[in-house]
Amino acid sequence: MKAITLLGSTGSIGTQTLDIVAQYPDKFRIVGLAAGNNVEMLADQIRQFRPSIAAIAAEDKLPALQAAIQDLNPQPILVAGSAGVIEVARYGDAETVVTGIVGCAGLLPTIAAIEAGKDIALANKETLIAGGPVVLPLVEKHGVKLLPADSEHSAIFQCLQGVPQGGLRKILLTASGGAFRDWPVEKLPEVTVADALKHPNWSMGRKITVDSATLMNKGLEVIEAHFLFGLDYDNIEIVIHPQSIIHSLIELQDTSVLAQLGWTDMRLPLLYALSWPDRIYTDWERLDLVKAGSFTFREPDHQKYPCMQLAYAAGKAGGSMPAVLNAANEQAVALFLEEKIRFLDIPRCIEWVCDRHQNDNCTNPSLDDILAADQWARQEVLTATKNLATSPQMISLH
Ligand SMILES: NC(=O)c1ccc[n+]([C@@H]2O[C@H](COP(=O)([O-])OP(=O)(O)OC[C@H]3O[C@@H](n4cnc5c(N)ncnc54)[C@H](OP(=O)(O)O)[C@@H]3O)[C@@H](O)[C@H]2O)c1
Ligand SMILES: C[C@](O)(CO)[C@H](O)COP(=O)(O)O
Ligand SMILES: [Mn+2]
Repeated sequence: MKAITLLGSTGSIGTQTLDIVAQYPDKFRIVGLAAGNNVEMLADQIRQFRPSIAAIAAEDKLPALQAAIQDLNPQPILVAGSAGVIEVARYGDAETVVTGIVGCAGLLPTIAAIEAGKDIALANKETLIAGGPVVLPLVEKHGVKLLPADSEHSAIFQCLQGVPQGGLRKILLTASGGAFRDWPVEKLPEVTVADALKHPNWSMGRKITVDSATLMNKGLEVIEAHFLFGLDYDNIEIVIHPQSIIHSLIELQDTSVLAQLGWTDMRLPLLYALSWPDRIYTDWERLDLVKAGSFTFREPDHQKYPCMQLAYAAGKAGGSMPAVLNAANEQAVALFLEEKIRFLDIPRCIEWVCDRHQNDNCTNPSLDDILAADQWARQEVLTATKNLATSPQMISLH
């Protein structure tokens, strides 16, 4: 039985992971849980899965959590704050830590888990995009496995099983095209948060759903693929595949192309990250190609969606630039979700901040350099958006 710790247990990734654990109680057990501030849901999860330890990041919510489960015997260890989340990440005999925290907030807990010798089932892509230069050497040093749970990277990982070293020539990342894929570009200036949260194919958390709408999710996934699979950026391509049935493809040195297909169900990549190298029988809906219907493909529209090229540029710049891109995006998306900036201000902010980091890019960043770049970028976005109306140079940065 595999012992698992789940970070971000109350979110989309977290609840789907717990669905899997509930379906396979003979294969998985929960050692630790960590959430942000949803104390009610975390209490219910503690009651159902009986972890040894649980954390709530929002320190002021700890008394409510203690009260909500005071009848349980035995009591789990309850901790709070960022330090508490890190304690859960490194705790006990968990073999695998599932990283379902959203954003760069997942970086330090993921590092703690790696340093405690735990394998990582990686859903939290921001951790790798921002922290790749530090995370990958730690994975190597501690001899742990970094198993992709993001659907595209799981697809690539699945296709790579059995491919000899050096056999991989190109990665083709598929993209749904997001909420505005069929909208004319002229309508984008006025889109609302509600519009952006209507993903055509997947049900996900708010931040990643906006990232899918700006295509920054795909840009981030290009960087994620570079770090996970070691290909140059020129050999990582994006193709729009509106049906989201082909979850990505790899081209081999002899031009053969392999793909992984399935319904849009994140439980499958999550399950494989937990079961690898084994395959577990499921009674889930099996793919029916006739029911799935036609598959279509088209070029990404880089004029309509500048975020992809911003991500390629940041990835190629390397160093602390991906951390700056990621943090600027996180801050801009948060402001958009708070209705403080418009949808098209998201790429404008990101380009503005990345441009201002060029001369300060740290080529071999330490963890402290990455954390400093992250904080600087967030503050730059806050500053830039204060003067958005008076910063014409933001518009001319393209
Ligand atoms: N959703 C998907 O299908 C999907 C697919 C591929 C990759 N991913 C990646 O997986 C990650 C999570 O995405 P999601 O869609 O599951 O997000 P989500 O639904 O917004 O859930 C985020 C989770 O993180 C918790 N959290 C937030 N800040 C935290 C902090 N500082 N410390 C501890 N926990 C914190 C939240 O807790 P509370 O809710 O209790 O505040 C929640 O449990 C993201 O990096 C995303 O890119 C998601
Ligand atoms: C589900 C998913 O893997 C989240 O990253 C997928 O990438 C989302 O769809 P999109 O192609 O980015 O719109
Ligand atoms: Mn994805």
